[in-house]
Amino acid sequence: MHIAIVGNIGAGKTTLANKLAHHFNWEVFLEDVDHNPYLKDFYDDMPRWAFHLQVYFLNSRFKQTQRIKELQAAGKGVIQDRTIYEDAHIFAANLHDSRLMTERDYQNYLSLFESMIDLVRPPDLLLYLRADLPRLIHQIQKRNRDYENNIKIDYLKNLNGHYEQWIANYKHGKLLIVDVNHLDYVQNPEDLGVIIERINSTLFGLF
Ligand SMILES: Nc1ncnc2c1ncn2[C@@H]1O[C@H](COP(=O)(O)OP(=O)(O)O)[C@@H](O)[C@H]1O
Ligand SMILES: Nc1ncnc2c1ncn2[C@H]1C[C@H](O)[C@@H](COP(=O)(O)O)O1
Repeated sequence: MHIAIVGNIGAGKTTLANKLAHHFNWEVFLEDVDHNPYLKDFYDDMPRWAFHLQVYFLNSRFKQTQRIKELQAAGKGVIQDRTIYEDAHIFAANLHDSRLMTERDYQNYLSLFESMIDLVRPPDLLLYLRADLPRLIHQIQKRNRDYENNIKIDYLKNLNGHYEQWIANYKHGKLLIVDVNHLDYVQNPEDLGVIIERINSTLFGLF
């Protein structure tokens, strides 16, 4: 079984991924942002580093998908924090639409993505954490990574727009949308319970 948690920056993916991995006793795959060699430079100068960062994320996410396949073959359950689909359909697309990535770089990136994507197995369940801008901003501030302190509201807004469009057209498998605006699964175990119930119901038909 493979559940992928998707959503905008600060929506609560990592927090939920850890909690679900603990609950189901499955492996968790997180994003390794601390060792990303481009992320800080990217936030300082997006046009300069957009392509480099996207290639880096694409490669690291692809390697992750191959490790997930191996674990699944060994009968293990997996919770994944963010997917390769978001790199292309959300982040790279947004950089291109916002003219922060050139047409030439975007087409080059897309061609690489398309060569890889046939080798990627979609998750059994895609769990989208929908959060509005005030909630995202509050949670990004709460996490307090220095390079994210200057993220523009418009950047988050455009990403949310891409998420909504992508989710509306998602056809790779089961989809669960969780509105996290009024859920606090950090403090309230009942809120986590609500999400687990919805996962069980969507995946296994249990109530
Ligand atoms: N549902 C929630 N309720 C309250 N705080 C949350 C919730 N989800 C995440 N947080 C807090 O918001 C911050 C960002 O969450 P994180 O899981 O790192 O988001 P993401 O991985 O989506 O970027 C963290 O400090 C986390 O404790
Ligand atoms: N593909 C990506 N392009 C640009 N930025 C990205 C991409 N994937 C992740 N990020 C950024 C967004 C955040 O600053 C960090 C970690 O993501 P998070 O949503 O907090 O887990 O990396």
